[in-house]
Amino acid sequence: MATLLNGSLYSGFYDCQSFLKKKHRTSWPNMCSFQRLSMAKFDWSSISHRVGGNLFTKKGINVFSPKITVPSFAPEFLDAIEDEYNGVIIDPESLPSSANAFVSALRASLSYWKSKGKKGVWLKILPEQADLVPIAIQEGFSYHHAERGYVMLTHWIPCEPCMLPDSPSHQIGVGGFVINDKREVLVVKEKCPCSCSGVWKFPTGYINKSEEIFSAAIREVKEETGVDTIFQQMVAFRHVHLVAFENSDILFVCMLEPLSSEITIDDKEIQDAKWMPLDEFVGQSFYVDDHMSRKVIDSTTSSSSSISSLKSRFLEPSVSGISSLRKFSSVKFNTSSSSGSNSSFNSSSPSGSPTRFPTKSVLMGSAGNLKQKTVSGPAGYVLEDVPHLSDYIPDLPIYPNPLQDNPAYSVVKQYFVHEDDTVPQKIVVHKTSPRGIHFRRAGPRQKVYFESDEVHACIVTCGGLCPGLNTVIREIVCGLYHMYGVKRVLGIDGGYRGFYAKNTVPLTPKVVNDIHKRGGTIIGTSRGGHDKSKIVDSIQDRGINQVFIIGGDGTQKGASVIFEEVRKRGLKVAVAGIPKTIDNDIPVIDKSFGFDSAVEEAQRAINAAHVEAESMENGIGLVKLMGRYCGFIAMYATLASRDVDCCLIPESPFYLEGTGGLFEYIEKRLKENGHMVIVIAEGAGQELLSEIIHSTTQQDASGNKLLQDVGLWLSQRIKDYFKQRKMVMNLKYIDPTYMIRAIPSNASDNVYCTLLAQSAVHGAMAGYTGFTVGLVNGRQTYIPFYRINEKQNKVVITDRMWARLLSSTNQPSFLSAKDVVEDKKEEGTSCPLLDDQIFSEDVSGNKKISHV
Ligand SMILES: Nc1ncnc2c1ncn2[C@@H]1O[C@H](COP(=O)(O)OP(=O)(O)OP(=O)(O)O)[C@@H](O)[C@H]1O
Ligand SMILES: O=P(O)(O)OC[C@H]1O[C@](O)(CO)[C@@H](O)[C@@H]1O
Ligand SMILES: [Mg+2]
Repeated sequence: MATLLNGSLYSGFYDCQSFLKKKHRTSWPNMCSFQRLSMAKFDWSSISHRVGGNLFTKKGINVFSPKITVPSFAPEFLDAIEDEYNGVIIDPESLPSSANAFVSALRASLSYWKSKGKKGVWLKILPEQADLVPIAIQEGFSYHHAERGYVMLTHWIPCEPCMLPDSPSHQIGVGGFVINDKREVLVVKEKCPCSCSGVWKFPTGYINKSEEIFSAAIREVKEETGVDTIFQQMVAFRHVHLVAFENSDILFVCMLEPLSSEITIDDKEIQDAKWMPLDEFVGQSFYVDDHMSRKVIDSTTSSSSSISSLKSRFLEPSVSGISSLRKFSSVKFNTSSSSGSNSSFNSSSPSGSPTRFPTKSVLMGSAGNLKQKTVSGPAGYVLEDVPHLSDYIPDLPIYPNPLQDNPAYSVVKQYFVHEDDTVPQKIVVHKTSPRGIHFRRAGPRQKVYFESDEVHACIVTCGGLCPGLNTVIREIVCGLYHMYGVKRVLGIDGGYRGFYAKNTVPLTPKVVNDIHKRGGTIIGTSRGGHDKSKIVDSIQDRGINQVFIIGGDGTQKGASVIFEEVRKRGLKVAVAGIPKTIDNDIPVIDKSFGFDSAVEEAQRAINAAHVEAESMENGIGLVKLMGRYCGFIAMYATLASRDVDCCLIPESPFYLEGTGGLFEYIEKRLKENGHMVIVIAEGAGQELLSEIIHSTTQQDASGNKLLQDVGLWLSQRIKDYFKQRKMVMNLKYIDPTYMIRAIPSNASDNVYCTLLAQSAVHGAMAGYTGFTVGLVNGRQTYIPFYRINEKQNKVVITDRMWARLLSSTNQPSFLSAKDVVEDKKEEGTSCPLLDDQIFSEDVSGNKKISHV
């Protein structure tokens, strides 16, 4: 439904914001992904008309007068990265400090980029480099925009109309509409001399750099009034033009639910703040004149008692009440969001031509789908909180935690976790970094939301096997029993489908006593069979009120769907996930349980491969390890072993033949060492196999891609290669994959599993739900499902860890053969990789180069 809003109400917000100028604007440009540019293979003859055709000599700043067009030797190139649009972003930190060196490097670089078909060039100049501005202008650059710390210049290389976007055109404001159960609105009177002076308005301000809109609204309310809130719904926005510095302005109004009521004003900006009866608020003469504003306020507030019925409103300001100088337009606001999905807004240039404005994702919560509870604090602090049963069930009884009478804990100081304890997601920070995202610390709470007798828990394990499954089952059962006196725990047989298609298994401390010494899962597992309605029907029919779901990324997605359905039905059922997988592909957490054990067990296979290889002439030991989409086990097993000469993972494509290929490397290692060990993750090189074996799109019951056996394929290819070369070679292929994941967990995983299980139990007893328990920076935390499910964890080959592996094995980094051939054609001569660069390809096959 679209509601029109007369701009006069919001013009008041605008005036106050511009007067105070207290908040930063959003950052820009914000290019999405970059690739470092290599110029090592650049043919200097292509720029001879500028620099005299001298051959490029690496390193050493070449200083000569900008008037001299033919330097005595080749200048340095400017360090730059590619943007997604075939453009170039120059690294400001690496600009030569002398004018001569800058001009020659700039000219050389522009010629090179031109020869490579590059288009837009972005040049950021810092205050201490201001002398370079006139030079850049002389070389064809224009001003783009400036911020306190830099001026941005741009240059469009092609002889065609410039497609670079204009400078940022909008500032973004937020308003927090906070209304309490007494239908009082939280209002402030700002210290400003503008037209809205003296008006009680809701708190507003500008969003900070990289801040989510809803977090900004929460922060503004907190800063101005001291009241804590949570985000409920985006209710409105308005768009005006020709505001500050002729920019346009968008203000988003968020409905927030108060978590506290006491007001502490920020007396630098605010004269006064109070809870004001809604009628009085709307009745202010400032608003009365504007019936459309009232309509919006009325519809917003009347909906506040039944937020689930809220639909986002589309606002378009009218001209009345706002300076006639301002022009108006409307923007699209897309709030259609499937479970936990993002809404986004886009803008297009006035001419309708495509622009490159980054699309800003706005995570939105709304009743009826995944609701994100986010609380902001000072200095960019954000708590990504987990749902609680009391969020959707009113008046739940609370009980003292039975642990307080437990002799084991009575001596522990501060045994109960403080409600305000949170754990930061990022612990490497700079002096000026915002505090960033935090998660709720896991552990026992002083109050619980279940009585011991009332609890009827169940446990289910899903997906592939993993060391430690039985330990987690054991510790959930024992934790519930011994810590909370819970006697009724059911095992769901055979994964998700067991909820509706199989019998359940009663689990008691006696039944689970010894199971941690066994691999596998005593309650069975499966893939597929996730039927939301049948599962929640079964939970309801059996009277289950705590569900512990142990599994990998697929399982956690399934758990999120169950949680949503439970909440939709308004059931008092806590849903807790425990992250399992040897693949370690679950994001946010330090690692999943079972991963350590898998890495350790892999050592046995690698050792065997090494012994076999060492004992024969030109022996090769090839070990395949699991890792469908990511190579963590292979990478860590390689780093742990030191016997591995080459590690191949899905994230780092490789090739076999030609210069820099695997065969060349194997031959070299055999000549140097007489033997070698190769570790390959099962998901590596699948694209090479599908070129030969017909590509298969087969999936397992959960929808995971079924893989070809890369180990067998690679063994055969290596054998064929040496046969053709008439060289002696003995290859032994070891596939220990299922043996690895079937073992019981090792000591460290056993401890980890125990803590995860206990944390999950504490969380469910405390009424938290919709969370995965996990270790974040060494601390047990509760993480909302949406955060766990938003992506898959992968080895980042441009991170230090992969570089460490490469330097430990000394293996090549596999710049693709195609690239080498193309480069040869272009240059007529081959050029070795620079020592400090890693080459790889991204998913689209683009060459990526990173410095290590
Ligand atoms: N998007 C999804 N929505 C609902 N259920 C899902 C989803 N993805 C997977 N599941 C269910 O979760 C269960 C486990 O998924 P999957 O087989 O992918 O294993 P996993 O949990 O990822 O573990 P692993 O990868 O370590 O074997 C299956 O029963 C599957 O049907
Ligand atoms: O053969 P299954 O049981 O489907 O499982 C194989 C997959 O399970 C995992 O162990 C975990 O996802 C993967 O590494 C592997 O590809
Ligand atoms: Mg998985």
